[in-house]
Amino acid sequence: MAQTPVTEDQVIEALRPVEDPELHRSIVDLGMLKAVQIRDNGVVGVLVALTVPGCPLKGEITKRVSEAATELDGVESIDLEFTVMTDEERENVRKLVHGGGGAASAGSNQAHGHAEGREIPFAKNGSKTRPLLISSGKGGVGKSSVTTNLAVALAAQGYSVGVVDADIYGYSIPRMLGTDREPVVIDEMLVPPEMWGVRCISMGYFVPPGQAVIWRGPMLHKALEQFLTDVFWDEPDFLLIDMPPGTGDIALSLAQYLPRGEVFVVTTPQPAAQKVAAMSAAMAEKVNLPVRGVIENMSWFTGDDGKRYEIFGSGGGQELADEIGVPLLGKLPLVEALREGGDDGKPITAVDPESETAQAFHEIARQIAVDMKPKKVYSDALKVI
Ligand SMILES: Nc1ncnc2c1ncn2[C@@H]1O[C@H](COP(=O)(O)OP(=O)(O)OP(=O)(O)O)[C@@H](O)[C@H]1O
Repeated sequence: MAQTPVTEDQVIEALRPVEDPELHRSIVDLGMLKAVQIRDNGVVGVLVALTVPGCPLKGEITKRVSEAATELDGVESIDLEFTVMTDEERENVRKLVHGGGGAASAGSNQAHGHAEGREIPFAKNGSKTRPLLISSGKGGVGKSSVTTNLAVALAAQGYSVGVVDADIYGYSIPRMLGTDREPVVIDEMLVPPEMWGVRCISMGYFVPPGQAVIWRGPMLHKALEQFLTDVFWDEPDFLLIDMPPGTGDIALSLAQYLPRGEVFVVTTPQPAAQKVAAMSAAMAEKVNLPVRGVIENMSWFTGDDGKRYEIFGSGGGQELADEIGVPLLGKLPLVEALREGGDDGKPITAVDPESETAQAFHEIARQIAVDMKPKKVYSDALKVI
């Protein structure tokens, strides 16, 4: 007996759960599914509009659409064609996922130092995102490595995670995460590239390779503000900020942009590093941000003989934690695989999750996500009158 042919509506419903890999929304709801045509012999013609020409994830979209359509009884194969959205369609997508108000529209966030543009969503009461500011007193202690691996650990534990590489003079997160693809721009909304479940935006994407950032202060501040407003973060559970080293101007304005931020200080075990790191804790206090914990990096090296060597001394992390009155969340060993993974875009926490180092990152992530979860949930809707 001949099978009843599928209908266009059935194909559309079968494709509804297919998400755009970057926007994490249904391609049907986004208006990307332009046409479905039932042809002979179980062939279905499908026309999909990409948000931008040369969309880097066209291959992934093809795979998802094909799999979902051919799961339907009566569909043998699909004939998939692509087109590109018009400016108006892109504007609709941006409004749908990122809300109204374009990048240049008037905003209401004067309290945070800027009178135009969108509000910083993470500054609002009721935002579900916890901004984690990863800071250190000086460069080279492994702040970016810690930010990257902590983000990967949180994502692996099921949280949605974004990273802002605010270390604008020494941006390294895209290389460490392996997100070397540029952000896609949809109607002035930046869609951050994603790797290992972590979305990332960095000044590195806006500087030609081999060149230094020579922007003046106000432009840097503007850029950072845009990283918080014009990027489609989609309300992640955690937004990690790789802070620039030290207690400079940029660190100060970031602290103002993120009044709900929680500061975590990375240090090495030697007392000198600990004194410098204490300054960054003092800065956090000055701008009224709580320091929530200390993370000690490069704590020991395990030799071929199986013995632990404390190359950079010991005790610095604990002393700093005691001095500020916060917990020492963990100690991370000095391991070649961590450096190599950082150089190749393969964070140790993602590629070797059972290793001692990855486990240490997981334990730090767990303490932050579970033990330090805010108890009281503020609701905008509830007011005492
Ligand atoms: N635990 C570790 N074991 C081995 N190598 C490490 C470890 N932590 C960091 N590194 C390496 O040390 C170097 C500096 O680390 P990283 O860039 O993370 O530091 P940073 O504090 O962010 O520095 P900067 O502020 O200069 O960007 C990198 O090459 C990194 O791979």
